Amino acid sequence: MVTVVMAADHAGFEMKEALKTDVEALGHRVLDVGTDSADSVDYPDFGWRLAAAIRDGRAERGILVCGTGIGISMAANREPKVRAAAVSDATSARLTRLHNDANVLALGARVIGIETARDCVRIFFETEFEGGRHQRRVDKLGLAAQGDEDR
Ligand SMILES: O=C[C@H](O)[C@H](O)[C@H](O)COP(=O)(O)O
Repeated sequence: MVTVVMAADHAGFEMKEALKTDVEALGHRVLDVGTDSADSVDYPDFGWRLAAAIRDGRAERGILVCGTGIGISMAANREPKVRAAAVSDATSARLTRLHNDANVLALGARVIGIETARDCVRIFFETEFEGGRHQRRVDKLGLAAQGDEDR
């Protein structure tokens, strides 16, 4: 069991609510940091809330939902401990665990349906990081951009 922090903007609110039961059914604890209604809000505020929970160790994994999954993951990824992947299909959900050790799944409620979202969530939790050559690359993701700037 891990604690899963979940955050969404107004566009993702309904999908976040629906996915909570999936996360709990997989045996995990949910930490919901909002939003709490379909009233319009700004997705960076909720991406940052999720990032703070990962940074502070209140949660090990996270799920983000906005209209596309893109804006809210951009916000969360400003925290170096967050590796948020915006995905729209099961293959991407599997590969981002295997290769990127993604700790946050970002979904677009205006892009995919709830059944695809459910598949992505299940695969995200079932798939282990492959390590090996990917570990070196994931370690680099935690660094500020550097090198090769003159190429
Ligand atoms: O990446 C951003 C998200 O898709 C937002 O959910 C979206 O921009 C919100 O748009 P609106 O304010 O038109 O509902």
